[in-house]
Amino acid sequence: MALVAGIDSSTQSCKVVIRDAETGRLVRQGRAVHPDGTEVHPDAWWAALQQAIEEAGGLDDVAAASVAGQQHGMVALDENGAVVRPALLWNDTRSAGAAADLIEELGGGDKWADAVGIVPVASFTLTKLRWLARNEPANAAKVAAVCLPHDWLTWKLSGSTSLSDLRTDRSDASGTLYWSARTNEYRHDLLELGFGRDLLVPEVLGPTGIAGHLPNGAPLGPGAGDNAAAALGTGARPGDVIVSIGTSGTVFASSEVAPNDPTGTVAGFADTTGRFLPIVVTLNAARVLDAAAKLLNVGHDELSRLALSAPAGADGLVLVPYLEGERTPNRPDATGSLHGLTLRTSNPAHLARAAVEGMLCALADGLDALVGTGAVADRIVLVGGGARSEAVRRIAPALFGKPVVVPPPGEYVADGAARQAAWVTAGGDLPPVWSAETPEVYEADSIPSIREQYAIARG
Ligand SMILES: Nc1ncnc2c1ncn2[C@@H]1O[C@H](COP(=O)(O)OP(=O)(O)O)[C@@H](O)[C@H]1O
Ligand SMILES: O=C(CO)[C@@H](O)[C@H](O)COP(=O)(O)O
Repeated sequence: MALVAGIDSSTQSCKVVIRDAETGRLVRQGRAVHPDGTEVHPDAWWAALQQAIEEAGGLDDVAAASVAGQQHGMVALDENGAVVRPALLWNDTRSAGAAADLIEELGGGDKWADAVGIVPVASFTLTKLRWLARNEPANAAKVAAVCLPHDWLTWKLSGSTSLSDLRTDRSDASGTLYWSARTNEYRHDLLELGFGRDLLVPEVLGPTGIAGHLPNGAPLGPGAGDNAAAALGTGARPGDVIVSIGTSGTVFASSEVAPNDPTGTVAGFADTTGRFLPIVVTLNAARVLDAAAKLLNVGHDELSRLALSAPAGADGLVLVPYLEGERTPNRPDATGSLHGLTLRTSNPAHLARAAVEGMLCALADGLDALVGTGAVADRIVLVGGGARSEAVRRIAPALFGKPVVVPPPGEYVADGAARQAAWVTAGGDLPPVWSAETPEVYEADSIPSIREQYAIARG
């Protein structure tokens, strides 16, 4: 039995799954936490990866491995391959001003959408490079190459220290602002515009390209951004829109067509198969539930029970959940707010309900935008840590207006990476077909009034 490894180096933790390459059966797994904060030294990811690999029984017996990870983080390397400063993560909003400047300098959001399929917001890598050039010129002067979290971990696993061995894949390259998913080419002119000079960037591999080898000689796949890997891991089919409730909230689908949204609401990323991955991303998702649970001094199960005990719409109590600023809509300096507080709504159950509804309403806005650019949404596939909440699962269909399919709790990003690794070993035009466990399906009548009261509160 050949085994493959899939890795998800996500915002809050690192997860490793070892699966049977032919059937997809889970054989072993491991997990380790990442430090908190929006600025993290990549060495912390490497340490967590080692721990998760050890917990998963090691990689000595795998035939291939792939790394997926949180997107956009700026990993700046000097000419010797050393990390210049801690990485600025996708949810670090200090480069919001740089994003606005870049839009103006190129002549508008439509110019960026035409050039690279996405419009600058603080999340994207090039805005972070601009911030570095403006605010830390001594560090900026040392930078020889820039890569993303999954590229760096793949490179470290390969044991190389040569910058020329850096590799990435289409899905993650498409979130940098200096690579176009439509033309499959780097835009070194835009990298220069943002940073002030050109940099060495990883070679972009196709779906089954080989990024290096593990010490046992097994190939390392190209890897992926975490959302593209989740699309592969869930085995999403046409008509499925995936909603992931992790640190970020994401709403996306695979598409034959590269979207071109000049407002930037829908980003035109690439997927792992040679196609596209139109996506809407919010900064506030599972941690809104974490924050509500903390405020109420309860665990997630009790938060869910409380939310389900309050009436739909929480009698007008609305939480606008911009706890870390927000990316969609682009309000990097926003804070969260509670609307409709009365004596009747001032209790734990109403607050719990408002937290779940507010977080989901922001994602339902994202679904509308995605459908507005042509995506077909027959059903929603709900994944990520937040999907473990029963309240989220039961309230979601009323706000999305679609049936919500919830696969068994699992690590779908790491699973997507494992399936990519199996594809690397098997070859061919399509990834191997793995059997999936039967998902739960949640249905409910749509309740437009909840979205209407949310729309008024968020303005
Ligand atoms: N039962 C639950 N209900 C709500 N949230 C949960 C539950 N279990 C885990 N979470 C939250 O899910 C998040 C982790 O999800 P995950 O998808 O792994 O995030 P990421 O990929 O961003 O690291 C954490 O914020 C965690 O508190
Ligand atoms: O910024 C994005 C996508 O554009 C995020 O989706 C990150 O990729 C982080 O993912 P999670 O850690 O929240 O899963």
